[in-house]
Amino acid sequence: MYQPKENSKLYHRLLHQKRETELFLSAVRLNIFSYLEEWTTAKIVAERTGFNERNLDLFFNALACIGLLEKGEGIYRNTSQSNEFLNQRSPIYLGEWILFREEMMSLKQLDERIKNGPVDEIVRNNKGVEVYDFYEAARVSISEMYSGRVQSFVKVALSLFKNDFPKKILDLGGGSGVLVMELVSLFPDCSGVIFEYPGVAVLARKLVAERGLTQQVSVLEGDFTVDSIGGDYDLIIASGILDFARDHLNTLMDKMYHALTASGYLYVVTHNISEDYQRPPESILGWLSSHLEGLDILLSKKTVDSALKQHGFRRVHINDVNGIFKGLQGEFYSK
Ligand SMILES: C[S@@+](CC[C@H](N)C(=O)[O-])C[C@H]1O[C@@H](n2cnc3c(N)ncnc32)[C@H](O)[C@@H]1O
Repeated sequence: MYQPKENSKLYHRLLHQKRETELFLSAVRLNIFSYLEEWTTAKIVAERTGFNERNLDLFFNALACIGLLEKGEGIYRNTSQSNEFLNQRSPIYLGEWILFREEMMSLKQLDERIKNGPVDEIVRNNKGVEVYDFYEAARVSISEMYSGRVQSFVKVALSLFKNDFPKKILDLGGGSGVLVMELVSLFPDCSGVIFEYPGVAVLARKLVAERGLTQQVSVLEGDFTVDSIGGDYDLIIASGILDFARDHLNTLMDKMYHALTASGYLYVVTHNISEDYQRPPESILGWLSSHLEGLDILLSKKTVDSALKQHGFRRVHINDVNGIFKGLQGEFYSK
């Protein structure tokens, strides 16, 4: 008899992970977590939703089994984490964002793309805007941003500018623009600029008006690889945008350098991709569908670091005494 040299448990684990993910996505799609704030039975949820009581009970049991619900004697409720992120009544409900990202990074076309290759036009133009729905991405990301990254960014910015308040801040490719809107609310004499594609600028403009910030924040429309981005900024936020300038990286670096005041800061968030494009797996897999469609824009950490250095940006090392850099995704640079 053949004696296996290896263990095949990996494949069981992968199939199990898929089932866990299917359960999770189904629960988000069906908005299950908005009915389970308090201890509840499947019967009560069935009455409120019109769903099948027997199968709801099986569903809740499985969700509890993977740690998304708590289970009592025939009753269920959200874990504290599910309640905070998956209950529609939470101010940082992530359901829409989760479903959007699942669709955006989905590998459902994988077999077809492997067999037939990318879309010629996407390869030719290599522009993220032809693949991604940036408006919807910006809209659904608002609650995700408030689930931690806005708070940690604001904390660090307050500390960096504690003696010398910024007068003008740019959120380049800012999406909804909430980062700059939060900052100008802290520094009343500071003005903010959100630079975005026209299709996303509509959203930023609407939010600026809703927050009563039209006197302080303006929205510039354009393409940052070709258009002017303005100047005299004490802070430029470049969060998640450098990959979209891949074919124009030097031009954009140059523009940012000249748009920054002598004592200004550049804040950069990238994906920290390893040189062999193996890490971090979340980014490699997350970008895979768009790369199979034809994009080729993901920049390695080394490429970003050397472009920043070459254009005169120096990384700011701040003592993490108060833990202010904790939870911060990006890095600050000065001239
Ligand atoms: C990954 S999102 C990041 C959004 C936001 N900065 C954040 O941190 O969540 C990239 C943003 O850059 C914008 N963008 C990409 N290429 C652009 C270009 N050439 N000109 C202007 N905006 C661009 C997109 O519209 C999108 O909102």
